[in-house]
Amino acid sequence: MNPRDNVETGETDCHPEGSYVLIPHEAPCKQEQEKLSGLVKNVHRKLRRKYKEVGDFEKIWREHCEDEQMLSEYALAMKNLADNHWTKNCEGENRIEWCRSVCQEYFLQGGVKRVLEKDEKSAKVGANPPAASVNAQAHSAIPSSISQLGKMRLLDVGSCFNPFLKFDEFLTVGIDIVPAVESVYKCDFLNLQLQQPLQLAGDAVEAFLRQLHNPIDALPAQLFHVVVFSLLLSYFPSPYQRWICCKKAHELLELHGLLLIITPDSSHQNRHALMMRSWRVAVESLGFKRYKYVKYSHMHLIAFRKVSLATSSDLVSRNYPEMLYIPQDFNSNEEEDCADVPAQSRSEFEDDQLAWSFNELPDTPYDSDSGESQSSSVPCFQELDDPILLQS
Ligand SMILES: C[S@@+](CC[C@H](N)C(=O)[O-])C[C@H]1O[C@@H](n2cnc3c(N)ncnc32)[C@H](O)[C@@H]1O
Repeated sequence: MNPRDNVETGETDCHPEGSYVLIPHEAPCKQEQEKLSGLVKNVHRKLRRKYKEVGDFEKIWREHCEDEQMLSEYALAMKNLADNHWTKNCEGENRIEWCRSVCQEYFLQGGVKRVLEKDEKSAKVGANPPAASVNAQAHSAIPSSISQLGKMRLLDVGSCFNPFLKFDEFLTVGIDIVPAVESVYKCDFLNLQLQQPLQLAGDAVEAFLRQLHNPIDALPAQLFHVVVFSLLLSYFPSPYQRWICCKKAHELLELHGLLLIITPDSSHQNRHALMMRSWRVAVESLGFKRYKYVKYSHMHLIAFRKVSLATSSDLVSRNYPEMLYIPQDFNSNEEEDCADVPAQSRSEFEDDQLAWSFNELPDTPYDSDSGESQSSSVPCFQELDDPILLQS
């Protein structure tokens, strides 16, 4: 044992840079974490590989969902990582806090009113007519819907271990193809049926949500104030499934509701700025407007607000679903998951799209409504495949 390790406190004396020595109980812990994250990553890889080989996503997805043993091991591994390896203040934990603080600021501290007033002002000077005209009509409905808000109704898709359940301000509905805890409902979001909106007062909607039955196959539209996709979209091997999810989120949200997307990426803030720009255009085409954006060392965190009931997507002239790409869609070598899209594997469309994006790309990602640029102070670490899994 290294004499400088303090076994009692678990602390290690300062070592000069480069000669860091693991404290005795840290090595097995790290090994365990690597084992768990390896298990999770293998499930993602297997799905992507099968999709690339076979191409028929419906068939592959059915088989994937039927592999109960693999999926329950996956769910347990994710829960174990969350319970035992993502310590307080690590990004794994902070992403949940970020979602919470964006919702609090927006719904409870007047953020929604502020952006609507701003939209109205810009509508008057003709700067932003389409979204603003909808907002102007809806404006009178907002304060009552917000002030009467008992709890923020939050749908956590791919919830796994229900990380939002601990917050009192949310009425959380966690759904997952394989729940890791009892409080999460079994539901395949890709195949979730949407029904007519409930025409009920807020407390009756809450009552409805409190007595949902397991598994969930269908939900009424416009039911939630918040939809969360935390590390969900990168699970899917094709942009089309990501698109379906965003479209469903739009339908499930009330007007002015928030879609929160967290997606892994360890590279420097600007490295995948084109990809983020592309996501933004695709998601906004569905009737959203970007509200907040922040880059942590290992992930992008984006909040979109629903600004219109109708979607404006013109799928004929622009292939919006394809715009929800991730680097893994193009990489044949899974070990290079975090590398940028290699030029030779881009289609003509993607080349056009990237060229086009260059023209409109802001220098740094920014907060659409405040105009602020946001980035985390957390330093960038080396790139890893799904590196959040190895965070602690
Ligand atoms: C990487 S985990 C993220 C878990 C959690 N949201 C978090 O941030 O730690 C992705 C989760 O999405 C779930 N999932 C994947 N496809 C889904 C679908 N179509 N419907 C519901 N859940 C899905 C997986 O089972 C898995 O639990």
